[in-house]
This record gives sequence, C-alpha cells and structure tokens, in this order.
Amino acid sequence: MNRIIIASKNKGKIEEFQKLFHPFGLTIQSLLDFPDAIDVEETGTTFYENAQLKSEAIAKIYNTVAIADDSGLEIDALDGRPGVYSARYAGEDKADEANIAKVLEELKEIPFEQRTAHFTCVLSISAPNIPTRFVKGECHGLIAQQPTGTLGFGYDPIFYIPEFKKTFAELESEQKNKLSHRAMAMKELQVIWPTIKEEFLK
Ligand SMILES: O=c1[nH]c(=O)c2ncn([C@@H]3O[C@H](COP(=O)(O)OP(=O)(O)OP(=O)(O)O)[C@@H](O)[C@H]3O)c2[nH]1
Ligand SMILES: [Mg+2]
Repeated sequence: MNRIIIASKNKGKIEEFQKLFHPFGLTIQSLLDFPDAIDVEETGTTFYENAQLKSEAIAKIYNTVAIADDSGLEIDALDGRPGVYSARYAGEDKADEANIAKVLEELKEIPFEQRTAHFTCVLSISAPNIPTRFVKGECHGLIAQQPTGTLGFGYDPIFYIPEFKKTFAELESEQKNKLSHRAMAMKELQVIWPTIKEEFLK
C-alpha cells in the first residue's frame, strides 16, 4: 500500500504537505479528494488529542494509512492563546482575517519585542489495528503589528521571522517549508519513516 491520506480539509496545509511529502515517493490524497468525507470533531484539549482523533477516524473509514496535522499559534503574552483553538479563534467559520484581527486587537498594548510566539504542529500517523505514532515541530517568531504579505494561509501575514525580516506570508513556499513547524515535524517523521513503513505500509 503506497497511498496515504492527509486527514485534513485545510487547503493551505494540504498544499504544503504535497511538497513536503515529495521525497517520500508516495501517492498523497487528502480529504479534499473525498467530497463526502466527514468532519471529525476536534473535542480534544491538546494538539496530540485532536490529531489522534482525526487520523484514527480517517484511517478506519478508508482502511488506509492516515496522517493528521493539528497545529496552532501560541502567543506568550496571551498565555498560549489561540493554541488549539487557532482555526476558530474568532468564530466557527474559521475566517483567517477575523482571527488575525482578534489577535492584533488583543496585543495592541504589547510592544513588538514582547510579542513572542511559536507555531506548533503535531502529526499523528494511524492505520487500522496499529497504535498511532506522533511527531512534533515548532517554529518561533514574533507577532507583527500589522499583516504583511499574501502567501501562505492562516496567521502567516502576522507571523514575523526575525532571521529573514519577513512574515511567513512574504516567504516563498520553498523557504517556509524549510523552517516552519510543519517542516520540523516532517523532519522527525523522516527519521522514523523506515520503521513506520515496515509496520504501516505492508
Ligand atoms: O499562519 C499559519 N500558518 C501555518 O503554517 C499554520 N498552521 C496552522 N495554523 C493555524 O492553526 C489552525 C490549525 O487548526 P487545525 O489543526 O484544526 O486545522 P484546520 O481546522 O484548519 O484543518 P484540519 O486539518 O483540521 O482539517 C489553522 O487553521 C491556522 O489558523 C497556521 N497558521
Ligand atoms: Mg481542524
């Protein structure tokens, strides 16, 4: 079995995974290829719990290897918010602009150098009747005072990387895919991939 399903409906994530999985030489599908796919309820309180809910549900339904990504932005001055609630921070319709506006409003009194934050990405890998495995990645930066850039998705226009003097939304996908939280989690996945391949892709 050389097909895996990314248990996600987020177009931004899926585009990144199509590139990040390129070296693995696998056929990558996502829930966007299955228009009737269920919405797995994210009832967990951690990235690990939510990723596991998504990958286990999809692995079971499609009888295949499924990888889920649960990720979010953790801002120090906001005690880690929006965290696991990043997608729906400003409401159930998951609107990126409204989420950004809410974060900027909450941080308006906080000086730039104190706006430290990081993205976290937890990937869970599931297949029927095999215990789920996890990898995690982080990427650290600062929250900008206004949105800049048009690339990427989510909070990318306000996530500023001091090393590049650019937000994620100003970086080409090749650059973001070298340093992002998702890229760091994929690096870990690459390390355990030989074992997983033996166990999961029989
Ligand atoms: O600027 C960003 N650049 C990123 O690289 C990134 N990664 C995650 N996020 C935010 O965190 C939520 C995840 O929530 P989440 O893991 O539940 O995903 P989701 O609900 O969007 O899709 P799904 O994979 O669950 O179908 C997303 O919606 C985004 O708001 C990002 N924002
Ligand atoms: Mg989600």
